[in-house]
Amino acid sequence: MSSVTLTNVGLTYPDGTVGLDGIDLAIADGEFVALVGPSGSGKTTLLRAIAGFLRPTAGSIHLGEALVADGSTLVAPEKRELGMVFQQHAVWPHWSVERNVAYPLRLAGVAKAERQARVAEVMALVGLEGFEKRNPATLSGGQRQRVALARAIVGRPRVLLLDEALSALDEPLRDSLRLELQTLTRSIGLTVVHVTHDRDEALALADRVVVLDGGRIQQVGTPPELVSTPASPAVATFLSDATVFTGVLHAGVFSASGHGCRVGVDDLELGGAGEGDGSIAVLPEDVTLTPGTGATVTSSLYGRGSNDVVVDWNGIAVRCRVPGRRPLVGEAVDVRVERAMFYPRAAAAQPVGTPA
Ligand SMILES: Nc1ncnc2c1ncn2[C@@H]1O[C@H](COP(=O)(O)OP(=O)(O)OP(=O)(O)O)[C@@H](O)[C@H]1O
Repeated sequence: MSSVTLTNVGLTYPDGTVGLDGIDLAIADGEFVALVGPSGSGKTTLLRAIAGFLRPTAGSIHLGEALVADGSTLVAPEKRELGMVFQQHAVWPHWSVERNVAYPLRLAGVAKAERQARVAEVMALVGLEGFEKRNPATLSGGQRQRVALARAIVGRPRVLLLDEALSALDEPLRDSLRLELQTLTRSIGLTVVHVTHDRDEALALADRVVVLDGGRIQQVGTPPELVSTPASPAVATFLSDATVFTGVLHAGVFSASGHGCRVGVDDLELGGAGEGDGSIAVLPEDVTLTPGTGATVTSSLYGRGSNDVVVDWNGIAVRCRVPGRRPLVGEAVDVRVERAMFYPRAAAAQPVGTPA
């Protein structure tokens, strides 16, 4: 059993800063979960609490059936059977690749023959066969990160914790390692908790994504769920660059306050909400631009599938995904909202902030 269960976990630092607050999260055996959120939202604190470097000040953490942290228990990190990979590959430069990878097995007292077999097995898994005798200093950044990954999984950890593990790498290497990481973790059924500031990486890799802010979980869901039905305007803005309008839904039409934006109820996802004050979140792909005079293009970036365009619509910057011809900066357009999500005022919580 390699699940991770956090029950009402809180963590307040000695100076009174709230790192985590009321975290309830059940990660299933073999699941790949990504933690995202703005800077200071609690991602690292949560990962470090699972790892055992930080003691929760409330609640409990279980790894499988085993209680590893609560008010009276704190199992040391090295006793938790976890693998960890950080942004800066902590690979010892004076040891060969093989010795680096074998280290956790030596520490655990695994006999030489088995050690050699297991090292050979993980070297093949991470695509580093033939590199056993190399000095890590002679490897590329991506190869060194694979050594770190091999070392993290050689001890067959219950859970693999990744802290911005791919963030220091340049594209396209990062992209290819992302694919390898997914294939590898799936093939051996590893439970993974992956902290990243890269929203696209989280959505691409994870079975479920956890959006944190202010030490609290804002939403947990599969990538399609989070993108198509964000729980709040703040999540929609943070994850998908949605534009938010505040206003009122009345007689089947949402009217933005002090703005010409109007959206009929047929184009609104109401999520069961009734009429009244609230906000709408408009995803970039749900905006259509046509020739007109209502708004002005303020930036226009080329994208492979669609262009990433921002228009100034009566003082509100609206992010749009525009397929086909790329509009020119300064071009006059009309804006049509094809679909939006309506959130009654109570749900329109604090902004989640800009991506970290
Ligand atoms: N040792 C500490 N003492 C006091 N407060 C801390 C400490 N470490 C972190 N914090 C605070 O706890 C909160 C959560 O921090 P954390 O590092 O978990 O955020 P994060 O989401 O990982 O941010 P980033 O994306 O910038 O790495 C922040 O308000 C941070 O300032």
